[in-house]
Amino acid sequence: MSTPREIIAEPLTREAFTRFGEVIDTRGADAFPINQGRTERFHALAGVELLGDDCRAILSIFRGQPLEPLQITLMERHPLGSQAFVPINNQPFLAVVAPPGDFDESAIRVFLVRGSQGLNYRAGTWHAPLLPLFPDSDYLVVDRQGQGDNCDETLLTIPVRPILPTS
Ligand SMILES: NC(=O)N[C@@H](O)C(=O)O
Ligand code: NI
Repeated sequence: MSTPREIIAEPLTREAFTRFGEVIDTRGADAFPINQGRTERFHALAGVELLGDDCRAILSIFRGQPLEPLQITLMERHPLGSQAFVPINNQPFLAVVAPPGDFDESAIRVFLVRGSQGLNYRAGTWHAPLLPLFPDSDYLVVDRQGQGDNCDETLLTIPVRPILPTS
């Protein structure tokens, strides 16, 4: 197998992630008061995409384990719907992504998603399956259930080794 390509994880920001989807984070988001002022609504941080017929949005919980060794050899995309991951027990994870469309291995980027952040992969965004950094990491997942093939996979010609920032 080829020598892995090391990619340093970037902080997840709305600006940096915009080609791949949306960031679900109260930081930097507008809110308005509801429930007689007892609640702040951080409204519409992301949208659920559902393409094709006979489908619905579903909510699941993924309990993930770290990939060891941390080396990416496969990526996937969901052409018929978005897929959101929101930490339930504040556990960070990695988002290894490439833009929608024909898979461009050279365009792979790695983001470090803090435990206080979630994300929503746009329909068609290439990503590695869930990559928690700690055992028994739970995530609320919002994605599509329905007809049609909603998971394309591709193997990398050169494995990617995400590098966590030192600071
Ligand atoms: N297979 C599945 O439901 N999960 C993947 O899509 C993933 O991105 O983790
Ligand atoms: Ni997925």
